Amino acid sequence: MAKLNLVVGSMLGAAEYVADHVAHLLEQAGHQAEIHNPAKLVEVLAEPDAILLVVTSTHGAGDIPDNLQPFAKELAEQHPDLNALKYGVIALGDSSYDTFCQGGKTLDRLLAECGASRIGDRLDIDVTQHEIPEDAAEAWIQSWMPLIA
Ligand SMILES: Cc1cc2nc3c(=O)[nH]c(=O)nc-3n(C[C@H](O)[C@H](O)[C@H](O)COP(=O)(O)O)c2cc1C
Repeated sequence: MAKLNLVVGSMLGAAEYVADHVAHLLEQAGHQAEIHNPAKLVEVLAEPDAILLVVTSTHGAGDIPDNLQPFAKELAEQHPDLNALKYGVIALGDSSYDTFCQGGKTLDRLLAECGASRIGDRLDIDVTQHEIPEDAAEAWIQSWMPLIA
């Protein structure tokens, strides 16, 4: 069973609800899930064997939510060696924006640039198509969990 650190980026609460729901499903399956909100890079670096799961929306014009900006800034500036780190990304966004799910895409890129390895595909949830984003996340996590077993 795995330890997962869920790093949350949310302004209005939707991504927080998704993270809570996913953490619950992970725990039901026997994994250990810890939510970091606001996330601190030092806490994630302290557990290199844990899997990082980013759950973030997008705000402004493709921006990372305020509560996740310090984490992203630290990643970009410190560029830590994350070769041993595995991660997944659940992004929430609205497809009417050109910058659809850009917050999740940016975190995905920053982690990959530091050498971390993504497990499976990123989930981009279009909130215009999924009235309850937790449902889309639930379907995804059920197919993602076998990859971390
Ligand atoms: C002011 C504002 C700006 C937004 N900008 C984007 C954007 O650039 N790209 C995108 O995909 N979604 C954008 N969205 C949609 C949000 O990401 C979406 O509503 C999400 O569910 C909000 O999640 P949260 O409640 O966790 O903050 C924006 C929403 C608002 C209110």
